[in-house]
Amino acid sequence: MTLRELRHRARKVLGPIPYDYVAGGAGEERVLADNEKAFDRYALLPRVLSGSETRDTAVDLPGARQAAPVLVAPTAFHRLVHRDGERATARAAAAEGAVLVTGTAATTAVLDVVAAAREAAPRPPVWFQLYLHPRGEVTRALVWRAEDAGCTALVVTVDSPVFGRHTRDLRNGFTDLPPGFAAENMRGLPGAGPDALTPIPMSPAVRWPDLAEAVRGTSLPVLVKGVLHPDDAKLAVEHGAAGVIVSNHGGRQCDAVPAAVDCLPAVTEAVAGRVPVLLDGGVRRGSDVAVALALGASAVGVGRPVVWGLAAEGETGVRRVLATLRDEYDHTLALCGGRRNADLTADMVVRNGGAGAR
Ligand SMILES: Cc1cc2nc3c(=O)[nH]c(=O)nc-3n(C[C@H](O)[C@H](O)[C@H](O)COP(=O)(O)O)c2cc1C
Ligand SMILES: CCCCCCC(=O)C(=O)O
Repeated sequence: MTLRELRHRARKVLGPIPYDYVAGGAGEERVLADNEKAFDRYALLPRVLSGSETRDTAVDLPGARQAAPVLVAPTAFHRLVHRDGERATARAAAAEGAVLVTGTAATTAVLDVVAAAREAAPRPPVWFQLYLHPRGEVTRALVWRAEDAGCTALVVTVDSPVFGRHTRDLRNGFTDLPPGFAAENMRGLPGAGPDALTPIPMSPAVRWPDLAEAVRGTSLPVLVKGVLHPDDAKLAVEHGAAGVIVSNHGGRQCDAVPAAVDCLPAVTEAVAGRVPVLLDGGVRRGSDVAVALALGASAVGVGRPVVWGLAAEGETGVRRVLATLRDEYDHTLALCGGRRNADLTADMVVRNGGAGAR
């Protein structure tokens, strides 16, 4: 089953409201569409007679060694699409040797997510995504929860000073989680009762010093997610980021930004190898992974495909998505004459004029 077929199966098993929540983007969904189309504008220029029968696709990332350069990007509310929710995603990612980025908006507490991952691997790489809270003690409590659970890195999402206008959700009246579902990591935080939920923070009052404070307050590496401008990539490194994730939130925030992959070369140049640069948005094929690596990414994140796998087939579906991307990527690496990820270099990517529909 291809990733495209998994999406169709997910559509059949999900009701229209959760399907639209996952599939949709902001505004007219220009950026959502362009993230995928942008990969069609690049072509790979293989090298020949330089390959190997055995290839090494492993990658070292902050707090994680992965079998392949593909990780699970943070996506909210997995129990909305499958009864096993984040636990199934965690077991699948751990079994496939991939980083799972769980986060603030998970419908399963981080402690339980890491415990589920440990059912599949002894030391699974789980990262925790958070939005900085204007009240530092709330951020600190979330960070402490992630550390205590055994997460090996933090991901601070910086592209959401306000929540994006998700057109489909507004049309569907989907503004709250249904009864029985909650962002469990937001329960019992400072300033709220032991069982009360603090709203997920998205605040334009959050600034660079708040990031620096979060970095100082943890021994974990902190990656900054949602960077598009090269000068912000430089600022992130200057404020202590251990990695920069080029991302437009899967087209769910500002509907007038470039495709994520188009921002990658300038960010890579600005970061100049000081920390790893990662990318998410529109990655659907192994060749997309190869293009991103050639343009400077150390690894890529996948969002929606993982949720489609989870919805369609639970843990097995998530494993299928990760294994498919890993195998396709390895195959592409071989076709490009590469032995290891670093063999994919910027000279091996050309603009192809935009042909090709998916
Ligand atoms: C349903 C859904 C929920 C998401 N929730 C979060 C979130 O809670 N935190 C976050 O930083 N990004 C979130 N994202 C963005 C993803 O981390 C990622 O940037 C995006 O999905 C990548 O694009 P792709 O779906 O084309 O792979 C979400 C994306 C989707 C589709
Ligand atoms: C107000 C709750 C929002 C949770 C974050 C989910 C998210 O980032 C998304 O894109 O959806």
